[in-house]
Amino acid sequence: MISYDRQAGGSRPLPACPTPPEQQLTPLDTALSVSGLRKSYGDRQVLKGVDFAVAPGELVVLLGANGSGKSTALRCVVGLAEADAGEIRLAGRRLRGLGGAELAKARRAAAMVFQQIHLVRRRSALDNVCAGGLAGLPLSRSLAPAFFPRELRERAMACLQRVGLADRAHDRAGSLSGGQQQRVAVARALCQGAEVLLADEPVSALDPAAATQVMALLAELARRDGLAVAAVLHQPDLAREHADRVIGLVDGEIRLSCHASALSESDIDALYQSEDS
Ligand SMILES: Nc1ncnc2c1ncn2[C@@H]1O[C@H](COP(=O)(O)OP(=O)(O)OP(=O)(O)O)[C@@H](O)[C@H]1O
Repeated sequence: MISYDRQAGGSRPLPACPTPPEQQLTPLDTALSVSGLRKSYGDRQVLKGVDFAVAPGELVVLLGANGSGKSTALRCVVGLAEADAGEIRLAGRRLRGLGGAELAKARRAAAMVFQQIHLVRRRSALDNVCAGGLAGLPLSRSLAPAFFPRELRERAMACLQRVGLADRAHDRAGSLSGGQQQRVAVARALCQGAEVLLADEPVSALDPAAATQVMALLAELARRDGLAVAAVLHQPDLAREHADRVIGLVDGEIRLSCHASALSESDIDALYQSEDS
């Protein structure tokens, strides 16, 4: 598996890759739509007006060199970074103008998993998944099994079943392999009831077999369960194998949007070698 991990800098333009008509999604088609997204840190413009959309049932992979803005785009969707400008719609709801509990509720339509898996290692897989269904409670309470109603435990068990780990429900999360822990994190996102699943380098810490298994799970959650899934990857081969579409960022701008199967070696070189040219 080839993994690209180089820093983006200059911006050799990629060959034009127009979005095919069937991919020109309207906000009504989409579970997630982002338009005109801008974000700066200090005087560094990290996102320069990014537009993309993800429909229910599709897996979209974001590719691009280190620092191109992929994570920031996803983090703006879930509120881990605050956008300076632009519009985000989640499950048909425009986030702009919402605040407080309404905004938190609208944002619960999206859940995010990370390279660093963030499970409570000493708790069971099931308790960790239950925590996903308790959004809004303080962590200390949400991790106290006494607060988990039976319905929640049943829902969490169904989510573990969905990711193929029902038989490990009562094992400590810390005793599971990295790939299994990532699948527990996905189950926790499912237990939240999210329609949009965002994954930031979900397989970067996994061996090739576990990486393939996690990507196959994400694709299945899109195609079989109808989730809208967006994943940041550094492995174009995995994108080709599992994604429906690929979006490529260079220096805070989208320079590529195409069917995953149409992703060419020259596209990949242009995304990752822009600094060297
Ligand atoms: N909290 C922050 N404060 C300051 N700068 C930040 C912050 N978060 C990200 N950046 C900067 O924003 C730019 C884009 O970062 P981002 O993590 O979105 O890139 P990326 O494409 O996901 O990269 P990578 O593949 O390395 O994860 C980088 O230059 C990064 O240093």
